[in-house]
Formats: sequence, structure tokens, C-alpha cells
Amino acid sequence: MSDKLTEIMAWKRQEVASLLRTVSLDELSRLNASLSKPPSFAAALRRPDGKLGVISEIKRRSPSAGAIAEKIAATDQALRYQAAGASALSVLTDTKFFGGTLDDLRSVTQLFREKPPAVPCLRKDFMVHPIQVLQAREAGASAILIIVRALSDADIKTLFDAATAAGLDALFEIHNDAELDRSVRHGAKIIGVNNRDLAIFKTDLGLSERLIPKFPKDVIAVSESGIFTGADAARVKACGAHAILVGEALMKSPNPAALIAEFRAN
Ligand SMILES: O=P(O)(O)OC[C@@H](O)[C@@H](O)c1c[nH]c2ccccc12
Repeated sequence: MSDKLTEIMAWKRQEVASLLRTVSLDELSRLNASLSKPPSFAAALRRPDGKLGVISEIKRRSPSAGAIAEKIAATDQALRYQAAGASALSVLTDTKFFGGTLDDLRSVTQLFREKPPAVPCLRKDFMVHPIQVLQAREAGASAILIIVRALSDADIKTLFDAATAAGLDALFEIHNDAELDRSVRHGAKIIGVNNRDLAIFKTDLGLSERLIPKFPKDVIAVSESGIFTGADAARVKACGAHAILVGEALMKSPNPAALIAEFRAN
């Protein structure tokens, strides 16, 4: 069976190749100091009332689901999520596989600056080089994604250091014990279990149930993918998730506010 993640990563390295130049930590720190501070992604995920944080994703299509909401404007969906009380947004910026753009992220963060509250945004993409971290910061993101399975330890360190220098949080995405150990060794503060195996596209909430109880106490735990109902949310909350990351269900819902309320009902 072909591994989709390997295919995506190969494409991503090709896509980014034309942009490549050295991006130093110093350049990222200077950029960070020159821009207004983005709202904290990490802080938004731990709710004082103990309810689940909901990271609401803007995703037009995906290799696993096909077309989800191809025509939707990122800003329209962002306003719905903001009104619904989403804790944070996840904005897909990969074009080839997910139909998103960096402009989606830029326009959403710009809109939130004009129309508060500014909900923190994750740049959801396949990060391979600090230039993408720089782009994320310039586009107003609060956090980047680090897919542990797809990266060497050297690449993870480079990306995490780049994010930190740029004033961004990093969501470490894992799907097994070895990746959890690697994330902890790198000092990850936010770790998400992807319930979807990106190689074969099956989702299993049991993965969150097996891995989240093993997280160190001070780590913010996120359960990602395959969450559709209040019962799904209750299941991952029961095993210790602070937040969930939901794409398809919210993109397809005629009433995202009601669905987010359902996720938080328990
Ligand atoms: O649409 P879902 O099943 O609610 O999943 C959302 C999110 O977890 C998923 O889009 C995702 C998780 N990790 C990723 C990495 C890249 C792209 C997409 C993803």
C-alpha cells in the first residue's frame, strides 16, 4: 500500500525547494519583535472551566475525505467559528492536497485583528524548513504543526527552535509511543494524537485513549481527527484530552455553533 504521507512530504520538499534560503534564529527573532504579538495558542486550549478546547479547522478537501467544502471562503468560515466560541482555528495552507492557501491564513488573522476577539490560528501544513515558520509568523499565525512521524530529530529541533524564536507555539503530532517519547525529549508543550493514521487514512479514537494517559502532566493534550459527535468528544475528554481538533464535521455542519456546544456539553 502506498504511504500517502511519504508522497505528501516528497511533494512538500519539492514545493518549498524554490523558496529555500538560510533562515537564522536571529532573523526569526527580529521578525517576531517587529510584528504585533499573536494571541497565545497554548493558553487558549486549557479552559478555566475544564471544558474541552475546540480547535476548529478550515479544510476544503483532503486525500481521505475528498471534497468537503470546496467553495467556502476562509473568512466566512472563520467568522462562523469565532461566533461559535472556537478556542482556536486550524487553517490548512497546503494547496495540492487540501485546497488551502497561505492567503487563507493571512486573510483570517487580518479579519480577526479588525474584528476581535482574535482567535489564535494554527498554520496546518507539512513543515519541512524554517522558511515556512517565517511565512506562518508573517501571515499572523500563533502556532505551527510538527508531524513527528515525517521528520528526523534534527529537522524537528530546527523547526521547534525556529518556532520558538519566531514567538510561535508548536503542536507536535504523534500516533504511537515512540513518537510520544521523541516529542517529550524535544520538550514539546502541546502534543496531539492524530486518530487518523496518515499512511492509510483510518481513524480510531482508541489511539487517543491509549496514548493520552501516558502524556507528562504538564503537556497540553489534543485529540485530532475523526471526532464527529458529542459522544466522540466525551470519549477523548474522559482519557484526558484538554482540546480536540475537528475539521470535517465542522466544515460540513450547517450549524457549527451547535456542534461546538455539543462537544463541550460534558
Ligand atoms: O477532519 P477531521 O477528521 O476532523 O480531522 C481534522 C484534523 O485532525 C486533520 O485534518 C489533520 C490532522 N493532522 C493533519 C496533518 C495534515 C493535514 C491534516 C491533518
